[in-house]
Amino acid sequence: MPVSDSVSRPDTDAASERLPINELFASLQGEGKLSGVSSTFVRTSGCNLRCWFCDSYHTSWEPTHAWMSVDEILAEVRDLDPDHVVVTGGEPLIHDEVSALLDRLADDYHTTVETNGTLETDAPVDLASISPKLASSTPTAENAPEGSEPGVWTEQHESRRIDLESLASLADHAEEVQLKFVVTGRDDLPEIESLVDDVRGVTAREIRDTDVLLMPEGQTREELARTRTEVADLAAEFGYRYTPRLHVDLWNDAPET
Ligand SMILES: C[S@@+](CC[C@H](N)C(=O)[O-])C[C@H]1O[C@@H](n2cnc3c(N)ncnc32)[C@H](O)[C@@H]1O
Ligand SMILES: Nc1nc2[nH]cc(C(=O)O)c2c(=O)[nH]1
Ligand code: SF4
Ligand SMILES: [Mg+2]
Repeated sequence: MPVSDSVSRPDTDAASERLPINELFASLQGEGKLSGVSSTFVRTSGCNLRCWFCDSYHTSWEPTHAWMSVDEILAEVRDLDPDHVVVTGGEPLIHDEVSALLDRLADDYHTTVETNGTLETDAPVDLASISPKLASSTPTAENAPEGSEPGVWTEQHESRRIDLESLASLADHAEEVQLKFVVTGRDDLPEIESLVDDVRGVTAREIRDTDVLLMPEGQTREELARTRTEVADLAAEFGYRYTPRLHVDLWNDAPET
């Protein structure tokens, strides 16, 4: 499948109401302010960025999926128990149909949207879980996973990864916000501090230091074991919040966890 930020659509009218869904499962929220909360995850396919460390790159870059209608998704969400629903990806906000899903979830569920912060939505969102991508996320010829065409994507990723207008709109609009940075080491902190300042300058919402989360980079237990103590120490030093990756500690990189 070509590497693309869109996902080729089945050629039917009904498909316009459908979303490419890579996984739909119940687990514990592993990241952020709601870590440990029983949640249903709806993972859409396709992404407009190409972080070299992406823990979902098969979803994002070589999308495999079922095209599900919003009704079908809601039926599966109902069948699973949790009343918290996490809409993630890939980048969920590249799909217009995510708005319809969020509209329909709003009355009965607490919704979290996991987003890279480069796109906006008018749909109701309880927690905008925004993970702006730092310079250290940019793929190079050395670190890009196979199939990601780093030559093309280095430039596109760099030019797309921060969009202050979208960050402001997401922060203004959601009931609650967290800025959740993937941290690879101390060198990331100056960029985080300057970006948090920039976001504070463009949103009407108060962004407290406790809304800024440092999350260690790592797709596996072994990788996390190498990064988490340094990142926890950095959170303590800079006065930000640390978030674990509970699901990686518990289930490593198993699918549907
Ligand atoms: C797969 S992304 C999907 C949502 C959206 N595209 C985004 O990046 O926020 C879900 C979360 O996993 C984080 N993530 C992805 N790969 C990671 C890694 N190797 N280590 C730590 N966090 C990672 C992202 O930053 C984001 O917070
Ligand atoms: N358990 C669990 N928690 C998560 N929080 C955010 C996730 C994501 O991939 O967006 C995720 C995930 O994939 N699994
Ligand atoms: S923005 Fe999210 S889904 Fe897209 S490549 Fe980066 S981590 Fe993966
Ligand atoms: Mg994940």
